[in-house]
Amino acid sequence: MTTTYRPLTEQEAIEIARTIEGIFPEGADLKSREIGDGNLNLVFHITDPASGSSLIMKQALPYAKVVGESWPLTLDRARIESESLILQNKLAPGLVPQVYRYDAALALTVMEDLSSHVIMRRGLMDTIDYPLFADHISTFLARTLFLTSDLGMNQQEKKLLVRDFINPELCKITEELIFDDPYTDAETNNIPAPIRDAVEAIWQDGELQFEVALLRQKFLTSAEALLHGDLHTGSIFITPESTKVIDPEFAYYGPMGFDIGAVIGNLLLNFAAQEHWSSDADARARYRTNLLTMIESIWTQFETKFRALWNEQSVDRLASAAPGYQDFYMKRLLQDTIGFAGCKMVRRVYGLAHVADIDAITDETVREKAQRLALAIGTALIRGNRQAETIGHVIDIVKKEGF
Ligand SMILES: Nc1ncnc2c1ncn2[C@@H]1O[C@H](COP(=O)(O)OP(=O)(O)O)[C@@H](O)[C@H]1O
Ligand SMILES: CSC[C@H]1O[C@H](OP(=O)(O)O)[C@H](O)[C@@H]1O
Repeated sequence: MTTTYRPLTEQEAIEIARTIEGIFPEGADLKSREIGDGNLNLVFHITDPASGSSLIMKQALPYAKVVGESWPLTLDRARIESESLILQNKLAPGLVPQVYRYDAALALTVMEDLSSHVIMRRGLMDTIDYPLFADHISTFLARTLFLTSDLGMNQQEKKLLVRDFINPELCKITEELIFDDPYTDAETNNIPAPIRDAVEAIWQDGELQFEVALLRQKFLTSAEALLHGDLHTGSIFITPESTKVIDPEFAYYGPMGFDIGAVIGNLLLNFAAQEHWSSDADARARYRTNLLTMIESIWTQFETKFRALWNEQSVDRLASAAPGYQDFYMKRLLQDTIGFAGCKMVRRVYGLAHVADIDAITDETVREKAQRLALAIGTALIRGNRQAETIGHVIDIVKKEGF
Protein backbone atom coordinates (compact mmCIF):
# COMPACT_ATOMS: atom_id res chain seq x y z
CA MET A 1 0.00 0.00 0.00
CA THR A 2 1.39 3.45 -0.90
CA THR A 3 1.29 6.05 1.86
CA THR A 4 -0.01 9.48 0.95
CA TYR A 5 1.17 12.60 2.72
CA ARG A 6 -0.71 13.79 5.79
CA PRO A 7 0.48 15.68 8.86
CA LEU A 8 0.85 13.03 11.56
CA THR A 9 -0.97 12.97 14.86
CA GLU A 10 0.94 12.08 18.03
CA GLN A 11 -0.68 8.61 17.95
CA GLU A 12 0.27 7.97 14.32
CA ALA A 13 3.84 8.97 15.15
CA ILE A 14 3.90 6.21 17.79
CA GLU A 15 2.73 3.62 15.26
CA ILE A 16 5.55 4.57 12.88
CA ALA A 17 8.09 4.63 15.73
CA ARG A 18 7.28 0.97 16.49
CA THR A 19 8.47 0.02 12.99
CA ILE A 20 11.97 1.48 13.51
CA GLU A 21 14.19 -1.49 14.32
CA GLY A 22 16.51 -1.65 17.29
CA ILE A 23 15.24 1.31 19.32
CA PHE A 24 12.26 0.17 21.45
CA PRO A 25 11.56 -3.17 23.14
CA GLU A 26 8.67 -5.20 21.67
CA GLY A 27 5.30 -4.03 23.06
CA ALA A 28 6.74 -0.93 24.77
CA ASP A 29 4.20 1.59 26.09
CA LEU A 30 5.34 4.53 23.93
CA LYS A 31 4.56 8.19 24.66
CA SER A 32 4.47 10.86 21.98
CA ARG A 33 4.63 14.65 22.19
CA GLU A 34 4.86 17.27 19.44
CA ILE A 35 7.67 19.61 20.57
CA GLY A 36 8.42 21.65 17.43
CA ASP A 37 9.39 25.19 18.39
CA GLY A 38 10.96 26.18 15.04
CA ASN A 39 9.42 28.20 12.25
CA LEU A 40 8.65 25.41 9.80
CA ASN A 41 8.07 21.81 10.87
CA LEU A 42 6.43 19.33 13.22
CA VAL A 43 8.77 17.50 15.62
CA PHE A 44 7.58 14.46 17.60
CA HIS A 45 9.46 13.21 20.65
CA ILE A 46 8.72 9.50 21.13
CA THR A 47 9.80 7.89 24.39
CA ASP A 48 9.56 4.61 26.24
CA PRO A 49 9.69 5.65 29.92
CA ALA A 50 10.33 2.04 31.00
CA SER A 51 13.54 1.49 29.00
CA GLY A 52 14.54 5.14 28.63
CA SER A 53 14.77 4.67 24.83
CA SER A 54 13.62 7.47 22.57
CA LEU A 55 13.74 8.95 19.08
CA ILE A 56 12.78 12.08 17.17
CA MET A 57 10.50 12.30 14.13
CA LYS A 58 10.60 15.50 12.15
CA GLN A 59 7.88 16.05 9.55
CA ALA A 60 7.78 18.85 7.00
CA LEU A 61 4.46 20.66 6.63
CA PRO A 62 3.40 21.79 3.13
CA TYR A 63 3.60 25.41 4.31
CA ALA A 64 5.71 27.62 6.59
CA LYS A 65 4.34 27.03 10.09
CA VAL A 66 5.36 30.50 11.32
CA VAL A 67 3.15 32.20 8.70
CA GLY A 68 0.46 29.58 7.95
CA GLU A 69 -1.05 27.93 4.88
CA SER A 70 -0.84 31.17 2.90
CA TRP A 71 2.93 30.45 2.51
CA PRO A 72 3.17 27.07 0.70
CA LEU A 73 6.54 25.33 0.99
CA THR A 74 7.98 22.28 -0.70
CA LEU A 75 8.02 18.95 1.16
CA ASP A 76 11.26 18.13 -0.70
CA ARG A 77 13.06 20.00 2.10
CA ALA A 78 12.69 16.85 4.21
CA ARG A 79 14.76 14.93 1.61
CA ILE A 80 17.35 17.72 1.56
CA GLU A 81 17.53 17.61 5.36
CA SER A 82 17.88 13.83 5.70
CA GLU A 83 20.39 13.52 2.82
CA SER A 84 22.46 16.39 4.26
CA LEU A 85 22.51 14.84 7.73
CA ILE A 86 23.67 11.51 6.28
CA LEU A 87 26.42 13.19 4.25
CA GLN A 88 27.51 15.44 7.13
CA ASN A 89 27.75 12.41 9.41
CA LYS A 90 30.19 10.84 6.92
CA LEU A 91 32.27 14.00 6.55
CA ALA A 92 32.19 15.15 10.20
CA PRO A 93 31.37 12.00 12.21
CA GLY A 94 29.55 12.47 15.52
CA LEU A 95 28.70 16.13 14.95
CA VAL A 96 25.13 15.58 13.67
CA PRO A 97 22.29 13.26 14.79
CA GLN A 98 22.14 9.79 13.32
CA VAL A 99 19.31 9.32 10.78
CA TYR A 100 17.29 6.12 11.35
CA ARG A 101 14.88 6.47 8.42
CA TYR A 102 13.69 8.91 5.75
CA ASP A 103 10.14 8.48 4.44
CA ALA A 104 9.66 10.49 1.25
CA ALA A 105 5.86 10.12 1.08
CA LEU A 106 5.38 11.48 4.60
CA ALA A 107 8.28 13.99 4.31
CA LEU A 108 9.52 12.45 7.54
CA THR A 109 13.00 12.08 9.02
CA VAL A 110 13.40 9.73 11.97
CA MET A 111 16.55 10.46 13.93
CA GLU A 112 18.56 10.21 17.13
CA ASP A 113 17.04 11.98 20.13
CA LEU A 114 19.41 14.69 21.37
CA SER A 115 17.38 15.70 24.42
CA SER A 116 20.44 15.17 26.62
CA HIS A 117 21.74 18.37 24.95
CA VAL A 118 20.26 21.87 25.02
CA ILE A 119 19.63 24.22 22.13
CA MET A 120 22.69 26.47 22.12
CA ARG A 121 20.67 29.69 21.97
CA ARG A 122 19.03 28.68 25.29
CA GLY A 123 22.40 27.67 26.77
CA LEU A 124 23.93 31.04 25.86
CA MET A 125 20.92 32.85 27.35
CA ASP A 126 21.63 30.89 30.55
CA THR A 127 25.28 32.05 30.31
CA ILE A 128 26.69 28.53 30.21
CA ASP A 129 30.32 28.13 29.09
CA TYR A 130 31.05 25.88 26.13
CA PRO A 131 34.85 25.48 26.10
CA LEU A 132 34.89 22.85 23.32
CA PHE A 133 32.43 24.51 20.96
CA ALA A 134 35.04 26.37 18.88
CA ASP A 135 36.93 23.11 18.31
CA HIS A 136 33.79 21.15 17.40
CA ILE A 137 32.14 23.70 15.11
CA SER A 138 35.41 24.56 13.34
CA THR A 139 35.85 20.85 12.58
CA PHE A 140 32.27 20.64 11.29
CA LEU A 141 32.73 23.73 9.11
CA ALA A 142 36.20 22.89 7.77
CA ARG A 143 35.33 19.30 6.88
CA THR A 144 31.82 19.78 5.45
CA LEU A 145 32.84 22.84 3.44
CA PHE A 146 36.26 21.71 2.17
CA LEU A 147 35.23 18.14 1.38
CA THR A 148 32.17 19.18 -0.69
CA SER A 149 34.06 21.89 -2.60
CA ASP A 150 36.00 21.75 -5.87
CA LEU A 151 39.15 21.80 -3.72
CA GLY A 152 38.28 18.64 -1.82
CA MET A 153 36.17 16.38 -4.05
CA ASN A 154 35.99 15.15 -7.60
CA GLN A 155 34.76 18.11 -9.60
CA GLN A 156 32.37 16.11 -11.82
CA GLU A 157 30.83 14.40 -8.80
CA LYS A 158 30.48 17.78 -7.14
CA LYS A 159 28.29 18.94 -10.05
CA LEU A 160 25.96 16.00 -9.38
CA LEU A 161 25.73 17.08 -5.72
CA VAL A 162 24.96 20.64 -6.82
CA ARG A 163 22.06 19.16 -8.82
CA ASP A 164 20.82 16.98 -5.93
CA PHE A 165 20.83 19.88 -3.51
CA ILE A 166 19.10 22.45 -5.69
CA ASN A 167 16.80 24.01 -3.07
CA PRO A 168 15.10 26.97 -4.78
CA GLU A 169 12.16 27.51 -2.41
CA LEU A 170 14.23 27.54 0.75
CA CYS A 171 16.91 29.69 -0.91
CA LYS A 172 14.16 32.14 -1.89
CA ILE A 173 13.25 32.52 1.79
CA THR A 174 16.87 33.45 2.56
CA GLU A 175 17.20 35.70 -0.48
CA GLU A 176 14.14 37.66 0.63
CA LEU A 177 14.28 37.55 4.44
CA ILE A 178 18.04 38.13 4.78
CA PHE A 179 19.18 39.94 1.66
CA ASP A 180 16.22 42.02 0.53
CA ASP A 181 13.31 42.67 2.91
CA PRO A 182 15.34 44.23 5.78
CA TYR A 183 16.61 46.90 3.36
CA THR A 184 13.18 48.19 2.36
CA ASP A 185 9.78 48.76 3.96
CA ALA A 186 8.68 45.16 3.26
CA GLU A 187 5.47 43.73 4.72
CA THR A 188 7.36 40.77 6.16
CA ASN A 189 9.43 43.00 8.45
CA ASN A 190 8.52 42.92 12.13
CA ILE A 191 9.93 46.25 13.31
CA PRO A 192 10.07 47.02 17.04
CA ALA A 193 8.59 50.54 17.34
CA PRO A 194 11.37 52.03 19.54
CA ILE A 195 14.09 51.39 16.92
CA ARG A 196 12.14 52.55 13.84
CA ASP A 197 14.56 55.48 13.38
CA ALA A 198 17.57 53.12 13.15
CA VAL A 199 15.72 50.89 10.68
CA GLU A 200 14.75 53.84 8.48
CA ALA A 201 18.40 54.99 8.50
CA ILE A 202 19.34 51.56 7.07
CA TRP A 203 16.74 51.99 4.30
CA GLN A 204 18.47 55.28 3.37
CA ASP A 205 22.03 53.91 3.53
CA GLY A 206 23.19 53.40 -0.06
CA GLU A 207 26.74 52.32 0.84
CA LEU A 208 25.42 49.64 3.15
CA GLN A 209 22.98 48.41 0.53
CA PHE A 210 25.82 48.23 -2.02
CA GLU A 211 27.69 45.81 0.27
CA VAL A 212 24.51 43.77 0.88
CA ALA A 213 23.97 43.56 -2.90
CA LEU A 214 27.51 42.14 -3.32
CA LEU A 215 26.91 39.55 -0.59
CA ARG A 216 23.50 38.69 -2.05
CA GLN A 217 25.12 38.15 -5.45
CA LYS A 218 27.48 35.63 -3.82
CA PHE A 219 24.57 33.85 -2.15
CA LEU A 220 22.77 33.67 -5.52
CA THR A 221 25.71 32.54 -7.65
CA SER A 222 28.71 31.12 -5.74
CA ALA A 223 28.32 27.33 -5.64
CA GLU A 224 31.44 26.82 -3.54
CA ALA A 225 30.39 24.07 -1.15
CA LEU A 226 27.37 22.24 0.26
CA LEU A 227 26.21 24.57 3.02
CA HIS A 228 24.12 23.79 6.07
CA GLY A 229 22.30 26.95 5.02
CA ASP A 230 20.76 28.00 8.37
CA LEU A 231 23.51 27.50 10.96
CA HIS A 232 22.20 29.71 13.76
CA THR A 233 22.50 28.83 17.46
CA GLY A 234 18.93 27.43 17.37
CA SER A 235 20.25 24.78 14.94
CA ILE A 236 22.93 23.57 17.36
CA PHE A 237 22.41 21.15 20.24
CA ILE A 238 25.14 21.40 22.85
CA THR A 239 26.61 20.41 26.22
CA PRO A 240 29.98 21.52 27.58
CA GLU A 241 31.40 18.26 26.15
CA SER A 242 29.44 17.70 22.93
CA THR A 243 28.10 19.58 19.89
CA LYS A 244 25.49 18.36 17.39
CA VAL A 245 24.33 20.37 14.38
CA ILE A 246 20.67 19.87 13.38
CA ASP A 247 18.13 21.22 10.89
CA PRO A 248 19.96 21.47 7.51
CA GLU A 249 16.78 21.81 5.44
CA PHE A 250 18.19 25.03 3.88
CA ALA A 251 21.21 23.10 2.54
CA TYR A 252 22.36 24.04 -0.98
CA TYR A 253 25.58 24.79 -2.83
CA GLY A 254 26.52 28.32 -1.83
CA PRO A 255 29.33 30.55 -0.52
CA MET A 256 31.21 29.00 2.41
CA GLY A 257 31.27 32.23 4.40
CA PHE A 258 27.49 32.06 4.76
CA ASP A 259 27.71 29.13 7.22
CA ILE A 260 30.70 30.48 9.18
CA GLY A 261 29.08 33.94 9.29
CA ALA A 262 25.81 32.44 10.58
CA VAL A 263 27.58 31.02 13.63
CA ILE A 264 29.53 34.22 14.34
CA GLY A 265 26.53 36.51 13.74
CA ASN A 266 24.37 34.53 16.15
CA LEU A 267 27.06 34.56 18.85
CA LEU A 268 27.19 38.33 18.44
CA LEU A 269 23.40 38.60 18.77
CA ASN A 270 23.80 36.89 22.13
CA PHE A 271 26.68 39.26 22.94
CA ALA A 272 24.37 42.22 22.29
CA ALA A 273 21.69 40.72 24.56
CA GLN A 274 23.98 39.99 27.53
CA GLU A 275 22.97 43.20 29.28
CA HIS A 276 19.87 41.21 30.28
CA TRP A 277 21.12 37.62 30.60
CA SER A 278 24.24 38.19 32.73
CA SER A 279 23.63 38.58 36.45
CA ASP A 280 25.80 41.69 36.93
CA ALA A 281 28.38 43.90 35.22
CA ASP A 282 31.35 41.65 36.10
CA ALA A 283 29.58 38.52 34.88
CA ARG A 284 28.56 40.36 31.72
CA ALA A 285 32.11 41.50 30.95
CA ARG A 286 33.43 37.98 31.56
CA TYR A 287 30.78 36.31 29.38
CA ARG A 288 31.18 38.84 26.59
CA THR A 289 34.95 38.37 26.64
CA ASN A 290 34.41 34.61 26.41
CA LEU A 291 32.11 35.08 23.40
CA LEU A 292 34.72 37.18 21.61
CA THR A 293 37.45 34.65 22.40
CA MET A 294 35.16 31.92 21.08
CA ILE A 295 34.58 33.84 17.83
CA GLU A 296 38.32 34.39 17.31
CA SER A 297 38.99 30.77 18.07
CA ILE A 298 36.28 29.51 15.68
CA TRP A 299 37.88 31.39 12.80
CA THR A 300 41.51 30.57 13.66
CA GLN A 301 40.79 26.88 14.23
CA PHE A 302 38.64 26.77 11.09
CA GLU A 303 41.45 28.35 9.06
CA THR A 304 44.07 25.95 10.44
CA LYS A 305 41.90 22.88 9.75
CA PHE A 306 40.80 24.08 6.30
CA ARG A 307 44.40 24.82 5.26
CA ALA A 308 45.53 21.42 6.58
CA LEU A 309 42.84 19.66 4.50
CA TRP A 310 43.92 21.72 1.49
CA ASN A 311 47.62 20.90 1.98
CA GLU A 312 46.97 17.19 2.58
CA GLN A 313 43.90 16.30 0.49
CA SER A 314 43.43 18.82 -2.32
CA VAL A 315 42.21 17.40 -5.63
CA ASP A 316 42.86 20.67 -7.46
CA ARG A 317 46.42 20.81 -8.83
CA LEU A 318 46.41 24.46 -9.85
CA ALA A 319 44.80 25.69 -6.62
CA SER A 320 47.60 23.99 -4.70
CA ALA A 321 50.43 24.98 -7.03
CA ALA A 322 49.62 28.64 -7.73
CA PRO A 323 51.75 30.79 -5.39
CA GLY A 324 49.66 32.91 -3.04
CA TYR A 325 46.33 31.42 -4.11
CA GLN A 326 45.56 29.73 -0.77
CA ASP A 327 46.26 32.95 1.16
CA PHE A 328 44.12 34.97 -1.27
CA TYR A 329 41.28 32.42 -0.95
CA MET A 330 41.37 32.43 2.87
CA LYS A 331 41.32 36.22 3.07
CA ARG A 332 38.36 36.43 0.72
CA LEU A 333 36.59 33.74 2.75
CA LEU A 334 37.18 35.69 5.97
CA GLN A 335 35.73 38.81 4.36
CA ASP A 336 32.65 36.91 3.15
CA THR A 337 32.24 35.43 6.64
CA ILE A 338 32.25 38.89 8.21
CA GLY A 339 29.79 40.33 5.70
CA PHE A 340 27.37 37.42 6.04
CA ALA A 341 27.64 37.57 9.85
CA GLY A 342 26.47 41.18 9.67
CA CYS A 343 23.53 40.30 7.38
CA LYS A 344 22.47 37.52 9.75
CA MET A 345 22.45 39.98 12.65
CA VAL A 346 20.44 42.70 10.94
CA ARG A 347 17.63 40.36 9.78
CA ARG A 348 17.16 38.93 13.28
CA VAL A 349 16.54 42.36 14.86
CA TYR A 350 13.62 43.57 12.72
CA GLY A 351 12.99 41.04 9.92
CA LEU A 352 10.26 38.39 9.95
CA ALA A 353 11.94 35.97 12.37
CA HIS A 354 13.67 37.38 15.44
CA VAL A 355 15.81 35.63 18.07
CA ALA A 356 14.86 34.83 21.66
CA ASP A 357 18.20 36.20 22.97
CA ILE A 358 16.82 39.69 22.26
CA ASP A 359 13.02 39.26 22.13
CA ALA A 360 12.84 37.53 25.52
CA ILE A 361 14.42 40.55 27.25
CA THR A 362 11.63 41.74 29.55
CA ASP A 363 12.77 45.32 30.24
CA GLU A 364 11.89 47.50 27.22
CA THR A 365 14.85 49.85 27.69
CA VAL A 366 17.35 47.00 27.93
CA ARG A 367 15.76 45.29 24.92
CA GLU A 368 16.05 48.46 22.85
CA LYS A 369 19.69 48.83 23.87
CA ALA A 370 20.39 45.26 22.76
CA GLN A 371 18.58 45.82 19.44
CA ARG A 372 20.55 49.00 18.74
CA LEU A 373 23.84 47.34 19.66
CA ALA A 374 23.09 44.36 17.42
CA LEU A 375 22.25 46.70 14.53
CA ALA A 376 25.38 48.80 15.12
CA ILE A 377 27.64 45.73 15.13
CA GLY A 378 25.81 44.06 12.22
CA THR A 379 25.90 47.09 9.94
CA ALA A 380 29.56 47.79 10.80
CA LEU A 381 30.47 44.20 9.87
CA ILE A 382 28.65 44.56 6.54
CA ARG A 383 30.21 47.97 5.79
CA GLY A 384 33.79 46.92 6.53
CA ASN A 385 33.78 43.32 5.33
CA ARG A 386 35.97 43.91 2.26
CA GLN A 387 38.61 45.75 4.31
CA ALA A 388 39.12 42.94 6.84
CA GLU A 389 42.59 41.38 6.98
CA THR A 390 42.20 39.25 10.12
CA ILE A 391 39.46 38.09 12.49
CA GLY A 392 40.69 40.89 14.79
CA HIS A 393 38.61 43.17 12.54
CA VAL A 394 35.44 41.70 14.09
CA ILE A 395 36.73 42.07 17.63
CA ASP A 396 37.77 45.70 16.98
CA ILE A 397 34.29 46.52 15.64
CA VAL A 398 32.54 44.95 18.60
CA LYS A 399 34.77 46.75 21.11
CA LYS A 400 34.26 50.05 19.31
CA GLU A 401 30.47 49.70 19.12
CA GLY A 402 29.74 48.89 22.69
CA PHE A 403 31.63 47.11 25.33
N1 LIG B 1 17.28 15.34 17.08
C1 LIG B 1 16.58 16.03 17.99
N2 LIG B 1 16.60 15.67 19.30
C2 LIG B 1 15.85 16.32 20.23
N3 LIG B 1 15.09 17.40 19.94
C3 LIG B 1 15.05 17.82 18.66
C4 LIG B 1 15.79 17.17 17.62
N4 LIG B 1 15.55 17.82 16.48
C5 LIG B 1 14.72 18.83 16.77
N5 LIG B 1 14.41 18.84 18.09
C6 LIG B 1 13.55 19.81 18.80
O1 LIG B 1 12.63 20.37 17.89
C7 LIG B 1 12.86 21.78 17.77
C8 LIG B 1 12.64 22.21 16.33
O2 LIG B 1 13.55 21.50 15.50
P1 LIG B 1 14.15 22.14 14.20
O3 LIG B 1 14.88 21.08 13.45
O4 LIG B 1 14.93 23.37 14.55
O5 LIG B 1 12.80 22.53 13.43
P2 LIG B 1 12.47 23.70 12.40
O6 LIG B 1 13.06 23.25 11.09
O7 LIG B 1 10.99 23.77 12.37
O8 LIG B 1 13.12 24.95 12.90
C9 LIG B 1 14.27 22.02 18.27
O9 LIG B 1 14.41 23.33 18.78
C10 LIG B 1 14.38 20.98 19.36
O10 LIG B 1 13.74 21.43 20.54
C1 LIG C 1 9.66 31.63 7.12
S1 LIG C 1 11.04 30.84 7.74
C2 LIG C 1 11.90 32.04 8.72
C3 LIG C 1 13.21 31.51 9.20
O1 LIG C 1 12.99 30.29 9.89
C4 LIG C 1 14.06 29.40 9.64
O2 LIG C 1 14.62 29.03 10.86
P1 LIG C 1 14.26 27.72 11.71
O3 LIG C 1 13.61 26.73 10.77
O4 LIG C 1 15.54 27.24 12.22
O5 LIG C 1 13.33 28.16 12.79
C5 LIG C 1 15.06 30.15 8.79
O6 LIG C 1 16.06 30.77 9.56
C6 LIG C 1 14.19 31.16 8.10
O7 LIG C 1 14.90 32.27 7.62
